[in-house]
Amino acid sequence: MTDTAPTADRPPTLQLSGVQRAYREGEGRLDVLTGADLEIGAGELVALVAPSGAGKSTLLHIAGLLERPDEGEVYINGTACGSLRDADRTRIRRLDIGFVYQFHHLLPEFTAVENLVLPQMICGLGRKEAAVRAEQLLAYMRLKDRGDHRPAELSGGERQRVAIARAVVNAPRLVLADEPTGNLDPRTSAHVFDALAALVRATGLAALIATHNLELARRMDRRITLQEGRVVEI
Ligand SMILES: Nc1ncnc2c1ncn2[C@@H]1O[C@H](COP(=O)(O)OP(=O)(O)OP(=O)(O)O)[C@@H](O)[C@H]1O
Repeated sequence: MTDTAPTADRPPTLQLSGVQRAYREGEGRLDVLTGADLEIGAGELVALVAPSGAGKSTLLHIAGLLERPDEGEVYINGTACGSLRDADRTRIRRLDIGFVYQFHHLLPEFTAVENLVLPQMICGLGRKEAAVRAEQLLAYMRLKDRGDHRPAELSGGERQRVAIARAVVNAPRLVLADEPTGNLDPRTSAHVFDALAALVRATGLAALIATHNLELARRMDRRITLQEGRVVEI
């Protein structure tokens, strides 16, 4: 057992228990998740590798409280989220979960620093304090001299590093990433992944990263896949 493994008094950062999700498909239904169980502890970096259409995004959306499962439960830091009101789910999502997508989704009219200041102000921080944290994180991501650049003035890899910094700027406990390096060349992918992995190691975050990149998957702590709607360790 590692020192970050969940214990009775320290629940896993993310736990899925018997999660089911089906979509309507014409007259029938498509069972995407059929009883998915998963635990990820603090400081763990887990790769989710599965074929297109297997349900990776669905799993990430449910884990990130963006969607509700049809059956089963999602626990974030031990809190059962199924019966919570939408407002409480939103609060947990804002404070405890960071998202990284294949495309950066940075606000194009704002600089890198401003893209990191805004989410902190939404969570109640003052602008000055938020700017200090933004500058620190950008320096950590080796983007110290890019703070006043807008997304269009950054390279693809730099944009993704800003997007990762934004995902963790409010010090969440869990990061969920859907193909975070999917549109980058292999070398840039490796750099962006290194930055994310260093953050996870340094801060004790838990991270679940959907990727088709087997090279990156091999460098994570664990690899899981989806088989007929269930989570299977590879
Ligand atoms: N809102 C929806 N309504 C109906 N079907 C959906 C919906 N969202 C996803 N699906 C279907 O559910 C299945 C799983 O989709 P999902 O996006 O989770 O897969 P994925 O593993 O992330 O795929 P990819 O690697 O291509 O992104 C697919 O067959 C998809 O067409």
